[in-house]
Amino acid sequence: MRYITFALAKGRLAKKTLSLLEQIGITCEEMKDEKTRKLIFVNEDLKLKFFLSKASDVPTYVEYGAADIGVVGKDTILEEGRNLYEVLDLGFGKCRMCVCGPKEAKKYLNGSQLIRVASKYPNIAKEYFYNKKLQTVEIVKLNGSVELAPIVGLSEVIVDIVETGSTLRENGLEVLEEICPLSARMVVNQVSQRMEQERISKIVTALKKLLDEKKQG
Ligand SMILES: Nc1ncnc2c1ncn2[C@@H]1O[C@H](COP(=O)(O)OP(=O)(O)OP(=O)(O)O)[C@@H](O)[C@H]1O
Ligand SMILES: O=P(O)(O)OC[C@H]1O[C@H](OP(=O)(O)OP(=O)(O)O)[C@H](O)[C@@H]1O
Repeated sequence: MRYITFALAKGRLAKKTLSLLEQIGITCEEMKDEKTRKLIFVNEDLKLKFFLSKASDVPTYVEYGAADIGVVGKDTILEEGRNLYEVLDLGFGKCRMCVCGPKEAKKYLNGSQLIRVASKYPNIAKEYFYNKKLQTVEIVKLNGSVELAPIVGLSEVIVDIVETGSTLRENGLEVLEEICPLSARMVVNQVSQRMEQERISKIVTALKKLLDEKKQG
């Protein structure tokens, strides 16, 4: 039997992903060792392979079929725009993609003045402002601590993830507009979905059942 390969986003989402998989009997003990430098893990009994990669690379591995299944945030799926099937909302890693800035910056969001928008998510930002028909924006790509940009005068507003809102509050910024809700999703390679339909469906169905039970309980 062929192996089914999982690409999992490392970082914030990894622990919960492994825990959910474990609850449906998909285990990979070796992977839980945070000190390991090993990159790929095999469960011989279940004929499964697993690897952790940078979140933004998960959709790439899945589109190319290097992984059959991926688990990654909706933000990354939207930003990467890869060809894949999104099959399940896993319900954790919940947060929101928002336009944020100082209160006074709200006026720019319906005006015609040229503004800069800093973001780790330039594609999401570009699409949002395009759909809003606000074309007087210049998107500036940053790689982290995006809240700094309006504080130091790099941009008027930012497009970023908001979870508790603490980062915004502590820096005198606020949510000006909400773009969309986010959470961790399961994605599947389009060919694998057909070729391994039975095995993949079994996994998705088991996860759905588990998530439904959790919701009710
Ligand atoms: N408060 C939050 N901040 C950022 N991401 C969050 C938050 N809450 C949930 N998430 C989810 O977790 C994912 C980010 O995980 P993590 O911060 O580990 O990776 P990353 O920021 O993409 O990686 P890197 O720091 O290497 O750029 C996001 O893609 C999002 O879906
Ligand atoms: O609403 P909060 O609960 O404060 O969470 C949101 C913050 O967390 C994320 O940053 P992260 O910690 O991933 O660091 P980064 O800014 O370097 O990406 C995100 O980019 C926000 O800055």
